[in-house]
Amino acid sequence: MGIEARGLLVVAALVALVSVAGAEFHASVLATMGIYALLGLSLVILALSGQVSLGHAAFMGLGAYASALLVARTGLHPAAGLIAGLGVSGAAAWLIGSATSSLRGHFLALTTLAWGIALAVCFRAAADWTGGASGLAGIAPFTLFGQSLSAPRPMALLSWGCALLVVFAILRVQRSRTGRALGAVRQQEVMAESFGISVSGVRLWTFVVSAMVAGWAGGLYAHYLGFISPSPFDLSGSIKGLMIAVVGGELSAMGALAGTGIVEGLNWVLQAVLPAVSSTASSLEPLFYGVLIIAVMLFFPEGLWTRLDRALATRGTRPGGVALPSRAGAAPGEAGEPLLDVEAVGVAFGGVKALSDVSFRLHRGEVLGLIGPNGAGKSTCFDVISGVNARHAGRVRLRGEPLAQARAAGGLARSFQHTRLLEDRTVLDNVMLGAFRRTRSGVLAAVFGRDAKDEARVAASARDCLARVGLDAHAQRLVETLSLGERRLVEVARALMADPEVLLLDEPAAGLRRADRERLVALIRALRAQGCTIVLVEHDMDIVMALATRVVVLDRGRLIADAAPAAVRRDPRVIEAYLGMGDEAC
Ligand SMILES: Nc1ncnc2c1ncn2[C@@H]1O[C@H](COP(=O)(O)OP(=O)(O)OP(=O)(O)O)[C@@H](O)[C@H]1O
Repeated sequence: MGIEARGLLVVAALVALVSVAGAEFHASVLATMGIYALLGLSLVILALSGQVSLGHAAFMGLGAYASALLVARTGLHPAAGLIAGLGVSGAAAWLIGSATSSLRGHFLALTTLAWGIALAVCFRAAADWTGGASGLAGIAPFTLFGQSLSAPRPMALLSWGCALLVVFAILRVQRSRTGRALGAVRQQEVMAESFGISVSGVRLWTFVVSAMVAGWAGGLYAHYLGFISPSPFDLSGSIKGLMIAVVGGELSAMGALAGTGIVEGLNWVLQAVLPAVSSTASSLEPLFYGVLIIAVMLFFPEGLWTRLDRALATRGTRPGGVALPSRAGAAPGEAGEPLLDVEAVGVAFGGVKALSDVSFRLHRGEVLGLIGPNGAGKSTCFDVISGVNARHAGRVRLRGEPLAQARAAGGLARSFQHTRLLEDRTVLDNVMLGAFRRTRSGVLAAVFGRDAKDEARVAASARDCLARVGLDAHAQRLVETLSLGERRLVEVARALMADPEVLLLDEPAAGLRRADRERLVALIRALRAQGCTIVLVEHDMDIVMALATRVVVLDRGRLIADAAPAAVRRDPRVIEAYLGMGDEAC
């Protein structure tokens, strides 16, 4: 049993003990903690996709007001109000997220602050509905079979039951195909897109789900206390939620529970101790929270639970299964047939023409070397072929299909000049990401454990790909412990996992030691022998001449040669382009 599962059981047992056998006061503290644990968890969900919100308590407020108002005005059961609150929070998040999904970093953080404040102002301004600053009283309690669930003991069980379910769901999703996609969106957006993950879609849907969890917390809060006012849902509420998430570890569901215990526990202690010290000491409360945050940021920047988890965790192995079916096996093509057509491609960056009227054709089974002096346009050309740069003149087609369509079908996969891996994941997980387009299991399948068969097949295929690049013994290592050479091989294995028709390798030998270069050359030879079609951008001419079956040379954005390696080596235009580097350069 993993540390998270054990932690989950311990928390469940403690909650049950205090709720059933503890004092009424302790149960009431626990009930509020469960509600704030949900707010913290909503921010963890958001953080998993690399987003942060400084206004999330506003969604909690939307859930609270929507549920309270619906029940008060229609007489519906509070459970219906809770679901309505969930919907209102989700819908508001969808609207806001659609408008702000292209923002990043501090621009996004400032936007979340702005709409958080705006919604809190609305709660105050719509006094006819919300009671304004005086709040809304007399909110109906939860009842089930005539029994109130809004008393402290049942509410502690209910709120923590919800929180533990959300933790369980997050833990399941993190280990799934969706979890790998979230990691890719958070850490490597360009890589995520290149493997068919919609960065904007993932960010928007995590924002919506996160707001719904916050809205659910708000609904519980309203029906538990029977009274709501705008103040818990303003900036201070959002900061409290953030503290809960950050103290435990913003990327860890169990961390949010630990954060809740620490932040709410501190709150409880301060409220008991400070008034006893002096009548004005209560105003110093924020100071203690500030000290807590600074201490955590200094000594445990990844969060307290995450530190513990790293120290104690054992990485579970993935179950085996039958490998995924191969595209090549389903529809083998003829060696030598035209595969990729680059037709009159042009790219301009302002006044700089990075590519002008570049055309060439790639045939199945070839290793095409794409070379040229610095600034020749190789990377730009590579970005066009791999679909990273879609704003270009001319056309690129794979087997006659437009590139966008071919990419959606997984026809191309690439490695990156500067490796783009998920540092906190294992080698196997990183390679499994390459199969994103080849399976369909989503969030619900992960939560209900219906993705086990798919995951086993993806893991089996990933092991095959790791064996092809000679890294099968390193499957369970964390990527952050690998050498540069090993990282490049992981990238190749991940690209192979996409089962592409064309493999694009961007300067795979850059920065490698001699032994690693030799290993890489052997690997590319072996891949070619297995029928892979490869485009190779590389500065190391020995490697290009040893591996390429044909070489395309660019100079100042123009194609100056397209021939066999030996002919390119003698071509006067190529020698002139490399003038200053000597004949040995090419
Ligand atoms: N995003 C960009 N904005 C402006 N100019 C760019 C951009 N990307 C590339 N360029 C310019 O386009 C030209 C081609 O650049 P590119 O990086 O494709 O060349 P390269 O052959 O890959 O060079 P190197 O071998 O040094 O990586 C260069 O003049 C470069 O300065």
